[in-house]
Amino acid sequence: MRETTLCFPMREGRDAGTEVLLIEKRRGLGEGWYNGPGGKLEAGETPRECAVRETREEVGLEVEASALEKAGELSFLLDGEKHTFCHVYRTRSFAGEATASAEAYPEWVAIDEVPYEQMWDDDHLWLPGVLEGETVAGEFRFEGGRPLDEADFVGHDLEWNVSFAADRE
Ligand SMILES: Nc1ncnc2c1[nH]c(=O)n2[C@H]1C[C@H](O)[C@@H](COP(=O)(O)OP(=O)(O)OP(=O)(O)O)O1
Repeated sequence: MRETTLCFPMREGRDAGTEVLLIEKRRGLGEGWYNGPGGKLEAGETPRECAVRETREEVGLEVEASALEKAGELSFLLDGEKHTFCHVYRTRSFAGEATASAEAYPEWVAIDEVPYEQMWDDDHLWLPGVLEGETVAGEFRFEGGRPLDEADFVGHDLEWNVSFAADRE
């Protein structure tokens, strides 16, 4: 099973209220869709270290690991088997300007204008709550295809206001 991260930098916009930094993925799993910066843990890396590295590599923002707030743990199953476990973080503390990379085009969007129709089918179920400051644990079931982003989303379970084990923070 793959262990991955997603990081959602947030800020107060000038006119549009709270904004979140999304990426349009240019390659890999979920190519062409919007998501947060993120990706797979490398050997020896903690989830926070991975989120910091992926955010730097994909959009050029510098985030301190300690400034990441754990917001979710998501399990993605494919044809009944565990496929991906994803640690979700949000942060309002970062340095630098978001810039495009080979992997991602960054875009600040108002949190009530997130383009869920151009995202993974499960995102509209958990991301609004995460952007409102809640914590979530979710299981999302996909069937009938490989890779995961070509499979059908068939079911889910969600639990809100969860606490995360310290060693998985
Ligand atoms: N169903 C669903 N909803 C929302 N987000 C995701 C999924 N499935 C996923 O895999 N993801 C997230 C989890 C990860 O952050 C990315 C995919 O990461 P990864 O496969 O590592 O992406 P790549 O760009 O191919 O690889 P890296 O080199 O960046 O590690 O999507």
